[in-house]
Amino acid sequence: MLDATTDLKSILKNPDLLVTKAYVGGQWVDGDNGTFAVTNPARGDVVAEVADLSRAQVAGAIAQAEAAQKEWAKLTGKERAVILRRWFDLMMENAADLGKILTAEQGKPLAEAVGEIGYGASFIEFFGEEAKRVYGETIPGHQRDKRIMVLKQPIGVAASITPWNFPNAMITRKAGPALAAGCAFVARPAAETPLSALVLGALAEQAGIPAGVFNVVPSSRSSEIGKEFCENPGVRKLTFTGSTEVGRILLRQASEQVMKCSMELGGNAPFIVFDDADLDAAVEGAMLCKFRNNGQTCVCANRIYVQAGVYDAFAAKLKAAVEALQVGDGLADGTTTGPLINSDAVAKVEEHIKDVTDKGGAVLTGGLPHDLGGTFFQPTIVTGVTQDMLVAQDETFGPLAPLFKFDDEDDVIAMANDTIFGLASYFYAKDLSRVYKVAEALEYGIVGVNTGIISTELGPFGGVKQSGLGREGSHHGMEDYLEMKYVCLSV
Ligand SMILES: NC(=O)C1=CN([C@@H]2O[C@H](COP(=O)(O)OP(=O)(O)OC[C@H]3O[C@@H](n4cnc5c(N)ncnc54)[C@H](OP(=O)(O)O)[C@@H]3O)[C@@H](O)[C@H]2O)C=CC1
Ligand SMILES: O=C(O)[C@H](O)CS(=O)(=O)O
Repeated sequence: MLDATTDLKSILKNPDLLVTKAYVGGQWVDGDNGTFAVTNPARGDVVAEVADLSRAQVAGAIAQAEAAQKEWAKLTGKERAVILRRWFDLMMENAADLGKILTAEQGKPLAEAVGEIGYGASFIEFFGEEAKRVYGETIPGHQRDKRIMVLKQPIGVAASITPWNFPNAMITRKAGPALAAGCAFVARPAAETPLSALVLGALAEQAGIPAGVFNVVPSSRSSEIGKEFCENPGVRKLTFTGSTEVGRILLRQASEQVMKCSMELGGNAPFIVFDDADLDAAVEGAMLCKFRNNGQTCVCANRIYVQAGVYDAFAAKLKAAVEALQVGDGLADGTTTGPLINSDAVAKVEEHIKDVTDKGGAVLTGGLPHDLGGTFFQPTIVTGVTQDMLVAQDETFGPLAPLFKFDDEDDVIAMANDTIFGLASYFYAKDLSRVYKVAEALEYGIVGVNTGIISTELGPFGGVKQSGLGREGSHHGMEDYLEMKYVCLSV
């Protein structure tokens, strides 16, 4: 564990992995704006001071990426695959240290953090292999002397803006396909969690990814850097993961140069338990889905709808499981639930709980800040929740499980779809015709059936409606970093 005398470097097997300078054009550089502090959300103390880059420095990184990309794209897919595999291997060899760095800056339990390193690395492994499979096509000509070819070519320089909740995987889920396709990459991590991004730069350097192909530009001035990404003609692709609110801002800015954008935005996932569900499985799924990363994921169950016939039994089982959670420092043994990222996150959970009780609902367990203080909060279940409450429309992004009771299948589908979001959804049922009907009726990019965890590099992750644009993961994830060229050949 960390404390006033034990700093982060001292608990790493390889202390050199804690890097605080920016990684630009293969060089480790200081920030023109000095440094900004990275704090440990479990303790509130400063973990590191990180280089604070200016907009001009980020423009320089984009220029270096542009130059490097031309050479990187000349490599064969197989050559890029070999280098990306080395990057993957280094992430896995250093997973324990990368997990400690991640927990120290983000707060999630170490086991979850190490799990994220493996999840993040899986995108590098998968897309390294896909580098060899960027296929074009030939199409029979429209005239006897015409031949049609379709080429797939890298889009150019891709820039990413990513959130604090998965500070490793949200970058690799983008950099993997980008580099595999032959693009260069400029990553701006969240100011709360830059260390996990910077260590990816250190391992990229060790893996032999050429200078300028992968760059990490930490900055405390997110909106300034976002404008540079959107306005700099050297950037051909913007990929963002974060709130829908910020996604709208970036899309407006990127529209000026009609930039290709991928958007992984906010969610409001319904989790439906029908009366023919396996209740124990549904409780296990709800716990994983709701309390993973302390509820701070865009695919967390935000609304739990339980059919009347099993409502009381489900609530009792869920209460027992929630009360078994161990809240604590993510680096401490046995911790299952860490702190929230900041005080604003705590305030939002409290606002949603108060709104439920003010409108007639009740707290079944939890409901208050945890005795540990700071941003620790009691895992909470509220009951008697209805569609008119804040938690039905806004994403809580915290350890709050709101139970809605329903009777009719068509009613719950309508309630589940009554949101501007459309990222992930889940339901538990056994009847085959019900499974087909509900899976087809839910207006979401992702549907988990009898499972609460859908995250894998093999699936096309993404949302519909105001949860985003594009897909990340699976072979579909390559398309966002490729341009299609139609060649009409007269022979
Ligand atoms: N669909 C998905 O896969 C995911 C969606 N999300 C959603 O994001 C929210 C929580 O994450 P959170 O980080 O708070 O989201 P934010 O949208 O506030 O921030 C996301 C990233 O955008 C940056 N940012 C904020 N404002 C601007 C701006 N004007 N221009 C450029 N960059 C900006 C932030 O920088 P900084 O933090 O330094 O201010 C951060 O790096 C939730 O709504 C959640 O659902 C989160 C993760 C995954
Ligand atoms: O940031 C997130 O919430 C992730 O997209 C969720 S997942 O891909 O790790 O499940």
